[in-house]
Amino acid sequence: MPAADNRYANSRAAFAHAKTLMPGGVNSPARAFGAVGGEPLFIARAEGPHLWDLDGNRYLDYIGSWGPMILGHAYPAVVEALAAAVPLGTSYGAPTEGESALAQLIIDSVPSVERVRLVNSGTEATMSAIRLARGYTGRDRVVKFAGNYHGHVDSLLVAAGSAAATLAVPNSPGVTAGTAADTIVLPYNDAAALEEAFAKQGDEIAAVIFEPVCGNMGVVVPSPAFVEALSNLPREHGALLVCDEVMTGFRLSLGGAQERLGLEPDLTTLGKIVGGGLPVGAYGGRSDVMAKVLPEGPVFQAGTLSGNPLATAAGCATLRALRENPPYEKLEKLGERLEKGLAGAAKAAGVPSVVQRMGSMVTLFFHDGPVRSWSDAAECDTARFGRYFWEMLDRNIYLPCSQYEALFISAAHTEADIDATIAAAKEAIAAAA
Ligand SMILES: Cc1ncc(COP(=O)(O)O)c(C=O)c1O
Ligand SMILES: NCC(=O)CCC(=O)O
Repeated sequence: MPAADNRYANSRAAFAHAKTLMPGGVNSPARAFGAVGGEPLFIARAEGPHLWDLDGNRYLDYIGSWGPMILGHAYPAVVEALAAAVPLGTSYGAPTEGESALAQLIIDSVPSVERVRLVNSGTEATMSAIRLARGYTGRDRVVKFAGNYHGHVDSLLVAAGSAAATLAVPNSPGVTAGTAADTIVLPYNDAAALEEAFAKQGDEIAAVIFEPVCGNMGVVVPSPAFVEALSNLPREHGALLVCDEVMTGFRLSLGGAQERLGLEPDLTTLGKIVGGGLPVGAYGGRSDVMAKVLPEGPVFQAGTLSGNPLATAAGCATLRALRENPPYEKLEKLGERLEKGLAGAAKAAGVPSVVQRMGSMVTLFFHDGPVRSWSDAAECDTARFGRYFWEMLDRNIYLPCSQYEALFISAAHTEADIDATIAAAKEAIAAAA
């Protein structure tokens, strides 16, 4: 629970006001701190790896707006690109060269993406990709994996990870039984289960959608056998492989997780980093599949603000910076340092735990042994995580407010920041034990 002093007083007052105006006082449940038993901080500003709350406390930020801020906050080239774009008007509802520039940067970076459509969020990207896969194949069913989160698309809000799992609504009211019936839920990392599903219903399956490295039940890395099954089975049965890289795209490498794992999906969904902190999502892939999207093909998908000029300016500035000066080696080193430090801190405290990581995505699970799927993740000591979270916050380290999320390191973090985080974790894990 939060410290009893006045440290968070202004955030508390702002939250009390916000609750009278918005459900739960927030515009997304993930940020409400409900999973760690407390109230959220209200943020006043951010720069580099730091956030400042309404009470003037400064934090080392490991949420990074839930993924987008890989370059750190208020990155100068992004701020400059936005400042240059604003006076030209904020939206036209007509094509711009900025959209082509962002599409080109995505296509040049992600080898499996031949053509792309820009939307406004990760949710829109996955929703549209699923509709396209159904339209392309003429089939209805979609395979997803328990604990994977693909945004709040009705048909994918079944056994969902992230806030849906944490806040105990993996299957939300409002998703009709009919919609859910077309979703086949399988355990992550279970190649045999995927094989069995295709053996039974292979000719009804339009698509398999998956997180190539899962972040939404905490970081869970796919086994080689699972990657192989994903590569082969959908193709053998005429289904499309939809790689949801909303979180991993441009984070694990320029080509995303698919580049690191050697996957060649038919469709890829992107979000978060591609908007540089503004609302952008994207879906793209094989040219013949993308040709089915309206107005070239018959599958409907639209958006008043899609390809918005401010969003494409921030997205282009971010992707250009990543391509010109790739931070991935640095992020790998910082990630490894944090992984070792957190594991050492938990071991010293004698707490059952495991640290799982790929690149700059890291999770300390309070779980005895590896976490490979949702059934492992569900065994975590989430009460201990809540205590650890507040102990870290009181030490000015801002972690994702749930056991079932990845923390993100940015290129603005330094070795000294990582070491300070490890020092805080040593105390926090002991205090939370
Ligand atoms: C893998 C994945 N897919 C889709 C989404 C949905 O994206 P958005 O929140 O932008 O709608 C998220 C995150 O929220 C995500 O992590
Ligand atoms: N990993 C889960 C998210 O990124 C969701 C963020 C949100 O909906 O606020």
